[in-house]
Amino acid sequence: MNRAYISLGSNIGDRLHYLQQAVRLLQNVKGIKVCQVSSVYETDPVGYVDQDAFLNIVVELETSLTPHELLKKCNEIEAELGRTRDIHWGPRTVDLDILLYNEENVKSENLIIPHPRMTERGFVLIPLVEINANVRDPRTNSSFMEFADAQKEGVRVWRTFDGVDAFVLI
Ligand SMILES: Nc1ncnc2c1ncn2[C@@H]1O[C@H](COP(=O)(O)OP(=O)(O)OP(=O)(O)O)[C@@H](O)[C@H]1O
Ligand SMILES: Nc1nc2c(c(=O)[nH]1)N=C(CO)CN2
Repeated sequence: MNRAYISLGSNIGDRLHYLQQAVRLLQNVKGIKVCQVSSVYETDPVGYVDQDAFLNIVVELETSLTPHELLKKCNEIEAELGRTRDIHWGPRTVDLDILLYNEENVKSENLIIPHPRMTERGFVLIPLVEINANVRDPRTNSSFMEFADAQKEGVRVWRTFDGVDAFVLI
């Protein structure tokens, strides 16, 4: 089994509902078990700033899928939940980014793991270290906790995540 971390974000419509639906769809994929879900954070938009605040979470998965199979499932879930690609870093119903896959470095045309921008993003780091305070960057072996402390601005706990009733936490 492989361990992966995925970041989810939404800033259009019923943001919490989109995150809950996305977690439910992940959980329904054969070969994926959702082990942990972070609290829900409300976060100021990063990159393209003229847009509404996001809700962000990070989930921990156990999976038998390869990194590329996992990316395909993430893209399918985004499409199913109405994601369109209009503005770079712009508004979206739901976005799923693969942050980490075991301690592997993946570099292909359409997939880079660890996610190249994750150490600059409070909306990724704060929920990630909430669910695993020991997780390390395989590129440098430094703890993500070190980066998270510097990236707290604009990231607020919004509520706990209790939207998925049907899965078993391990
Ligand atoms: N680790 C990764 N997780 C998800 N997608 C990735 C990853 N690495 C590369 N990609 C590629 O990036 C594309 C996603 O681009 P997208 O438009 O969602 O970027 P974005 O979410 O707006 O920006 P960012 O990549 O900065 O989060 C995917 O189709 C995928 O091929
Ligand atoms: N706060 C916040 N800002 C973003 C987000 C996001 O999920 N949350 N996603 C982006 C593209 O991946 C760009 N900017």
